[in-house]
Amino acid sequence: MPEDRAFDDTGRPAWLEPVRRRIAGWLESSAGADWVVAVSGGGDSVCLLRVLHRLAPELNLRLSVAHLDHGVRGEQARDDARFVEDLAGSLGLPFDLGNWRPTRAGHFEVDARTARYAWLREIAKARGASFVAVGHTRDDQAETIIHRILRGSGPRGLAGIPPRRALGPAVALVRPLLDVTRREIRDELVRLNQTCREDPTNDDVSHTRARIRHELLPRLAAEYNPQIVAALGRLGTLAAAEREALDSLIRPIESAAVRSIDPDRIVLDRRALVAHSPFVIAEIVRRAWLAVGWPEMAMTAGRWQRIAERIKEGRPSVIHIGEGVALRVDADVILLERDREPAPLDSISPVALEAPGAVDVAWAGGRLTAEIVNNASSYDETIDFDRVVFPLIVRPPAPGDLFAPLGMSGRRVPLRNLLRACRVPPSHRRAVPLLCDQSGILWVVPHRIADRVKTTERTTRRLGLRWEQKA
Ligand SMILES: Nc1ncnc2c1ncn2[C@@H]1O[C@H](COP(=O)(O)OP(=O)(O)OP(=O)(O)O)[C@@H](O)[C@H]1O
Repeated sequence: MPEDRAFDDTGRPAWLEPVRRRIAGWLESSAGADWVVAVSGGGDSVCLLRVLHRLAPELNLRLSVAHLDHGVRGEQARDDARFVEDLAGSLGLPFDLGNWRPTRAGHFEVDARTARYAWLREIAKARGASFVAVGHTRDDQAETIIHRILRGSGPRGLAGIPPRRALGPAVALVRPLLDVTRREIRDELVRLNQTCREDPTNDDVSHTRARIRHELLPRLAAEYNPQIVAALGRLGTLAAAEREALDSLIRPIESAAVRSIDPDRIVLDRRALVAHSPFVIAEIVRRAWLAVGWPEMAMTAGRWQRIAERIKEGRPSVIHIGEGVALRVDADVILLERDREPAPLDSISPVALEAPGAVDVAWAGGRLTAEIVNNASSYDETIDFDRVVFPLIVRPPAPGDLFAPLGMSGRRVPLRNLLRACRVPPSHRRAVPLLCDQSGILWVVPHRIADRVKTTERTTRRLGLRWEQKA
């Protein structure tokens, strides 16, 4: 039994009242009280259903239950679905069952999650529900935050899983149990004498997520801080609150600075920006960028920072900043424009970089720097120097090029798919510079580095990579 909070004097678990208050708060800002409860059959979502069912009369909730059969593990999946259907029936609640089957290998988790949320959105629409509830817990929150830290997240990622977000035009996705620990949930299930179905893949320690759950967090709790899960939960809440506060402070500066936002260009007033820190300027440019819908994939923290510095300097200049966007600084007018000119295609031939340094790549219209990092200079990317063999070659794409991008566990994909995903216009694809060593492509400039050269905790020397597009 958790030592810090157990049961109140009516025998209800002490966490139930904060959960009830949180739900009541959500109901105040919503017209409807119809809820779809997403139940996998696992302990967390089964407990969520029992809690919502218990609170339904006093909060006037109308519940239905939804389960998506992912088809994994055959009979097991059918048993999960039957279990959830029976549970819904025993509580007298309507039940929706969906079926989904993977269409490509190797992406099960991501595809299943996307399919699940899309299906839940449809079910909510069909049932006229304003809320879809899922069973994430405080432990899920802690695992997510740790996972993001390990992957090099910025402060935005520390906000972790939000308790509420939009799932569709009039539907909110909510997580009522986000402040309840998995242990408290297990205790409640025992108290209710409620069975559940467990997913064995949650315990498969070949998945990073399961290793964080079963190895890293228990070790941190045993050796460093017994309250680590609560501490990370608090960090998530504080980071989200800070984010919100920052957004509201930035909004007035943003309204003064943004003159217009069109599909191909953003116009900003430099005078409204220049007194602010590069961080604030970068944030405003970034928000405008996202409002236009330009892709963010190639936009590293270093790039946002460089844009902010150019704006602050105010020197008339044009730079190409990635994703086919040019930044023009001209007196007090800042223009970000999607570049539609095709790259020059004649005399495209490889250029060598014999040792760390810089090289002009005329056919791509820019200069590539690859140097050992020994101070805080800004780079687009840093990679592990000891995993790279000089001389490096900068060459254009060749038919059949394969590439294993960062974050895809070494899986190789056709380069043309990556260029398409990075929204490189077809007219530019023949002249995208590829930085290579003898083992293949290590940087698709300026979009993605290869997984094999990423820096890790074992990295001792870093190679900083920078691409400067000339006007
Ligand atoms: N097959 C399913 N049918 C209905 N709801 C589900 C199903 N699988 C998961 N859920 C809902 O989603 C919640 C989170 O599940 P889980 O942690 O397995 O998902 P995840 O892939 O980690 O998702 P997320 O990215 O949202 O964390 C569950 O508590 C449950 O409410």
